[in-house]
This record gives sequence, C-alpha cells and structure tokens, in this order.
Amino acid sequence: MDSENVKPVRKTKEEKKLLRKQIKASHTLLKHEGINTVSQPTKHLVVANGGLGNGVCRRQLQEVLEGAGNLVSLLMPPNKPYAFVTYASSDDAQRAHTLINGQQLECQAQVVTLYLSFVERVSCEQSECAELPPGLVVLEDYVSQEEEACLLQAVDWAADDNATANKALKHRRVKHYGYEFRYDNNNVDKDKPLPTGIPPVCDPVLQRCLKDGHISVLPDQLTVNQYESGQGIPPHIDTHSAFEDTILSLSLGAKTVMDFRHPDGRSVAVLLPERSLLVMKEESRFLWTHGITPRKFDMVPAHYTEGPVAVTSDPSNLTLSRRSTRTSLTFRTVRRTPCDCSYPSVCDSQCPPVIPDSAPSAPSVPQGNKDAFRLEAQFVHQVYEEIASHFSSTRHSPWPRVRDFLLALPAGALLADIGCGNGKYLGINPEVMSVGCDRSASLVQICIERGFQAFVSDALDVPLRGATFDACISIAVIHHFSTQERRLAAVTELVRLLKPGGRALIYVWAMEQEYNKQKSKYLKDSRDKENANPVVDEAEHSMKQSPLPKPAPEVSSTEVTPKLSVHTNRTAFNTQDLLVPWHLKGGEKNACQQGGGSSTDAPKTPAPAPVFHRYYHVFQRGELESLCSLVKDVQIQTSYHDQGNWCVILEKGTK
Ligand SMILES: O=C(O)CCC(=O)C(=O)O
Ligand SMILES: [Fe+2]
Ligand SMILES: [Zn+2]
Repeated sequence: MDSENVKPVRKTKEEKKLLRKQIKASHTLLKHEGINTVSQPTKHLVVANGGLGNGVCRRQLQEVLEGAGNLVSLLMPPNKPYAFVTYASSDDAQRAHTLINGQQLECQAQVVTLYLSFVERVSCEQSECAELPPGLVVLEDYVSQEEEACLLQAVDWAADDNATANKALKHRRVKHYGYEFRYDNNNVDKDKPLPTGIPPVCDPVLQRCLKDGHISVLPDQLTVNQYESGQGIPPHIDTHSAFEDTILSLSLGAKTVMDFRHPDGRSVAVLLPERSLLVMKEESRFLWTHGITPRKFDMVPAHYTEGPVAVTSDPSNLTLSRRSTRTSLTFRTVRRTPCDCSYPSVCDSQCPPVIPDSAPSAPSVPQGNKDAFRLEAQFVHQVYEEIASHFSSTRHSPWPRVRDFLLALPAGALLADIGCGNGKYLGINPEVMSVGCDRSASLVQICIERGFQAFVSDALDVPLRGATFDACISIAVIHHFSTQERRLAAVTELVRLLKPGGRALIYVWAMEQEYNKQKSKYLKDSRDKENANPVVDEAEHSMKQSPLPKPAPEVSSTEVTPKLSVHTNRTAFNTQDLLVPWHLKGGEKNACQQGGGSSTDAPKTPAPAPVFHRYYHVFQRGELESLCSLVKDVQIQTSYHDQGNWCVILEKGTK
C-alpha cells in the first residue's frame, strides 16, 4: 500500500512528513494565490497558515519570528492564510526556516501548524481603496473618558417604559429617544414623538458638534445600539425619507470596524475607535451602505496611525483585535420634507417603493430560526422543486476550480456533495466514490437517472456517519440559509462528515461581483439576462424558491428586519439578503405565478414566463472565512474569489 496516491501515514519519518506537508503548502500557495516559492534560501519567506485568515495575530507571530533572527518586515495581508517575512539576511531566514517550519502556534483557541518556504520577493496586492467615502469623517477622542462613562451610565437598559422604545433585536440591543425608529417600515412616526427626548447628558457633545460645524441644527432623534462581541448590524442606508442629511454616531466602550460599500462594489472598512465620533454626510450618508459584520475579531492596524483609518490591506500593519461590548449613540434629525438628494436610485422619496396596500408583502429578513425555516421552505426549497428540470438544463459545465479540487482527490477517496443539484460534480473524478444529497427530490431524481448515488436530505442534518469522508463539497448552497446560525450549522455539518485530515470545498455567492477590476461572468453574461444565476451561472446546488407576492423596495433602508428586495439580474448587489428572480422557460408552468408581478422583470415575449424568487444571502469579503473560523476542529487552508463567488478549502484537524 505504498503507492504515491496513498497519504503518507504514521510510519513515515517525522522530517519526511514535515517536508511533504511543506511542499503541499507551497503547492497550495502557488495554485490558489499565485505565490511562487523557491528552494534556494533568500531573505524572504512565506509562512503558510500564519495569516490573519487563520486567526493568527501579528504580535504572536512576530514574537516567534523575532526569536530566529533580525526581522525586517512582516506582512499579513487581510483575510489570507499566509504571511510574508523579510529578514536582514538569508542566513537569518534560513535559521527561521529550520527553527519554525512545522512549529505549532496556538491562536484564538485553535492550533495552526506553520510551514515556511523561501520566496524571491514578497508581493501583496492592495485591492481595497484607502480613501474614505466622500462626506465621511471620523473624529478621534471626541469625548473624554469621563463623558464616555457618564453617557454609558445614562442609558438605562433596564427601564422598559414606553417613554423610550427598547428592542432586543436578534443581533443587538437598541433603544430610541425622541422618536422610535420602526424596523417594520424602516421609518419613524413623525407625528408620534416619544415622551422622552434626547437625554440632557448628551447636550455637551451635541453643542460641541454644533460649535465645530458638524451640524447646523440639534438632532431630535437618538438610537442607542449595543453590540456584544460577535454581533453586528446588516449593511444598510438610513432611510432617506426618515432623516436629514447629517448622521452622527458616537462609539463608546469599545472600537469596531464599520464597512462602507458603494453600489459599484467599492468597499472601505473604517476603524471607529472608542470615544470617536463618526460623521456621515452627503455621498457617504445617502449612497454608501454602512454595516458592522458580526464577528469576534476585527482586522485593525497593528500600530497607531494618525487620523481616521480606512483599514485597508496595508499588510505591514494589520493585526486582529478582539471585540468587546460597544455602545453607539446615533443622532439624527427627523426629516419633515421629502428627500431631494442627488441619488435617486437609492432614494425612497424619489422612487417610492411599490407595495400596494392590498397585496401580500414581500418577506422580511428572518428574525429567528422559525422564520428562517419558513422563508427557506418557500423561497428556496419549493422553488427548486418547481424549476428543477429547467434549472438542471442550465447546469452542465463544472466550475474549473471545483473540478481541479475533485480531480486532485486520490483514487478510492470518499466524496460527499452536500446540495448536489443535478449531480454535475458527482461524476467528475471516476476514481472517487461519490455520494450526493439535495433538498430537492426532483433534482435527486435527475441524479439517480444519471446513474449517480444521491438521496434527499437537508444540509443541516445529513444522515451519513461522521468522520467518514476524505472530501466534502458545498457548491452554491450555504448562501441559501437565511441566518448566520443556520449558515454556521451548515458548515459545521459539512465538517462533521470529514475524517481527520479531510478537506471541504465551499462556494458561496459574493456580494463583490467585481474583483480586481474584473467583472464576474454573472455581471458580464448577457446570454440569459433574465436568469442570470448567482453564483452559479452554472454551479448550483439545489434549494428552491417560490413565486413572490410583491416586489420589495430596492432602497436598502435602515436597520434590521428590512423587507427583502428583489434583485435585478446581472447587476451589482446593494444588499446582502435578497430575492433573485428565476424566469421559468420551457412551458413547465403556463401562468405567471408572481402574484404582484415585478415590473422590472416582466418578460417581453407574448407568453409570460412564470417568475420564481430564490432567497440568497450574498457573502461579503471575509465573511465566509469568519464563519468558518467559528467551526471547531478545522482550519482554513485557503480562500479565494472565483467568478463572483467566495470560496474556502477547509481541512479538518488530525487528532
Ligand atoms: O452602531 C453604529 O454606529 C451605527 C448604527 C446604525 O447604523 C443605525 O442604527 O442605523
Ligand atoms: Fe445606520
Ligand atoms: Zn434621498
């Protein structure tokens, strides 16, 4: 059994094993990151698994590296599973190689093994823009520590009166003063002020804002948000018709990173230090979305930098910072006249949402498991069941990098494809024993007719023995789960199936459909404009959807429970949770099933194709990695962007 295809096991000598693992790591770096390693010593090393994407923090890695020689620079690119090191001499680098290669590092309760290889030069692309969105200002130390303490004390979370409106939302606590911000219609009742206005303890800071020219009138509405570590707020634009231009937000108790995104896909992560004031005006207030990704660690600059910080990819200055409880005070002025901003595409005053009173309304982003289950049943499972045969007819070409992953599996390996759709990946590598499952019985039937082994199953509870599979794939599945908990459960279930050392490949649809200045196929493809299919364009697994009662407003508005908006195919995403239309072709259904009908999707042919809507949660950069880092016993081996998808390869720990 000593064939080359069989994994080396215990009997192999430690050094040989280490060498093999290191070679494997450099192959992965070449294949997925385009990093060329060399065998002759140089001053530069790449440290596989030593990246921020593996949960390794700069200080810890730096300490280990400094122990080996005179360290000149340490570059840790954002979200990547590797770091670059430069030593003063190649002798130092060689010493580091000898001492550190194969060494384990314990970070954030997981252990990673570092593999070092020499490189001719270090190369880090800086893909994010460093410039803050126009109109955005962050003022550091805007309040003193004493003021911070006073303000925090003044928020009485226990008082559950009607004078202030308290809400324990799924992802954070909120409290409103002056006017209640309603998450059901994303607006305020302008004629119903709350009995309690903005507390006087806020006066000094508001007067300061006035004096400094950040505002010209005193705000009359305050929303206090409290985020525990791991919590966040979905990306949104504060409803134009609800509030005037300037929005102030004071960060108290802890820092955080807020993500700003332009509809063209540009994104900027902005560090909000504790006691800083964020001022959003003009373009940054009206056009860019803002949100806080729920996570327990943020990537932040490792050293103090003067002035407001767009946390970009300066890899010489990034580390991880553990989140703690942050309380923000957001001051706004209720708008009394319609908004006349210069951004009509996102302005609800200028393009009012079309939701007739009588029609059933579009579904909302789910607030709990039950909601989520219902939403997915209607807008994922049911839809795939309806569109199975048309869907399957559009799914034939495998995605090249998924195919590569499958072809790299050794003969005799066991593979599980969770959410296998029409089975297009089940026969790629005939040397492998493949089994697939899908939520859609119709799609499973198609697999069986094609001679594959497949069965009906939910991806959250797969009736297969754990620790069994050499590889699992989940291609275009996890974005159909509508809460973070359920997405996490799906990854956890995938990992459960892997045997120690087994690998899982996950693809999800990306919010970023333009990456490194390249538009994804999905944006470019004009063959089937109507059914531009997310991620998928080809790859999809199955979970289906259903006809939508009514189109939701496209304007992403404030805060939680927004209505889901209907995406226009082949356009950039401006929100993460959405409904993607599927225009059924081939006469499977002959009546237009979309209750209210979506004006933008109305087909021009005489016989209207029924339109179904599938729910998607499109992932932001780094989100898939953050999600996977919450799963025990597994490491992110690599992550990448592939044609509008975020992708990771996970490896289960060997124990
Ligand atoms: O926590 C923050 O700073 C922002 C809160 C926010 O965006 C909102 O309540 O609309
Ligand atoms: Fe907001
Ligand atoms: Zn507007």
